[in-house]
Amino acid sequence: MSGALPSPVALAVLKRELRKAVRARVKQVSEEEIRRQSERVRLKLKELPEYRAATTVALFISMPHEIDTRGMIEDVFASGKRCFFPVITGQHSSDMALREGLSVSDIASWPENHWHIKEPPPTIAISAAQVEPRQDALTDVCLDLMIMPGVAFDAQCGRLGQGKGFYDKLLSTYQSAYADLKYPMVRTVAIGLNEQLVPEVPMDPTDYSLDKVCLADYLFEAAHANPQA
Ligand SMILES: Nc1nc2c(c(=O)[nH]1)N(C=O)[C@@H](CNc1ccc(C(=O)N[C@@H](CCC(=O)O)C(=O)O)cc1)CN2
Ligand SMILES: Nc1ncnc2c1ncn2[C@@H]1O[C@H](COP(=O)(O)OP(=O)(O)OP(=O)(O)O)[C@@H](O)[C@H]1O
Repeated sequence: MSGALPSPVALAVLKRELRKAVRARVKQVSEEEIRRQSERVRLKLKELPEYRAATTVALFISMPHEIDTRGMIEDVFASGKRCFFPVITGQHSSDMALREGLSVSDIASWPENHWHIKEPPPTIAISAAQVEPRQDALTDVCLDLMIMPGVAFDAQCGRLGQGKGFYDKLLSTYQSAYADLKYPMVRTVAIGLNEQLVPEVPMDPTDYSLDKVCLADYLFEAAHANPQA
C-alpha cells in the first residue's frame, strides 16, 4: 500500500487476521520450548535497567500458550519489589485495574476469571476477623514498570493485544493521571515468545508503542524519544 493510511475498519480487519495467524503459530510451540524461552526472557528482564531501577512493577499471570511468568513473579517478590496484577471488572476497555499481590501463596488463593486467569480480589484478609483493601497501582502508588503480555509484537516496539483494548486504555489512563500528579510516565516492556514477532503490527492512534519488547532471542528498544530517558 502506498501513501494513504488504512481506514479504521481496514485496520481492525488486519489486526483480527494477524491475531488469528499468530495464535495458530503459537499453539504449535511445545511446552518444553515455552519453558526454555520463558527462562531466557526471565534472565534478560532481570538485567534491564528499567527493571533493576523499579520498586513497583506490574506483571501478569500467564495463560496457556503464553510466555510463562511464574519465575519472573518469584524474582519480583524475592527482590523486594512490589508487584501488581490485572483484574478485569467488566466488558469495557476501561474495566481493567492493577492490584497488588503480596506473595506466591497470596496468588494461590485468588479466584479465576472468565479466561481461567487468577485475579487479585479487592481485599486482603489480615486476620480471621479483619480485611483491608488491596493497593491499586493507579491510585495508591507510582508504578515504575508495566510488564505486558500481547499476541504479536514488532521490532518498532508495536504491540497487538487480545483485542479488548484493556492495556491501551490502561496506559492512556495512567498517562493522564500521572501527568496530573507530576509522576514520570510508567515504563513499558512487553514480553513474549519468539514466534510472536511479526514484521509490522498495524497501529491505531489509540495504540501505544512500548519502550521495549523482550522476547527470548530479541530485545527491541523504541526509537521514539523518551521524555524520561
Ligand atoms: N496472561 C494474561 N493476562 C491478562 C491478559 C493477557 O493478555 N494475558 N490480558 C490482556 O488484555 C487481560 C485479560 N484479557 C483477555 C482478553 C481477551 C482474551 C481473549 O479474547 N481470549 C480469547 C482466546 C483466544 C484464543 O487463544 O483463541 C477468547 O476468549 O476467545 C483473553 C484475555 C488481563 N490479563
Ligand atoms: N485508550 C483507549 N480508550 C478507549 N478505547 C480504546 C482505547 N484503546 C483501545 N480502545 C478500544 O479497544 C478496542 C480494541 O482495541 P485494539 O484492537 O487496539 O486492542 P488490543 O491492542 O489488541 O488490546 P489491549 O490494549 O488490551 O492489548 C477498540 O475498539 C479500541 O477502540
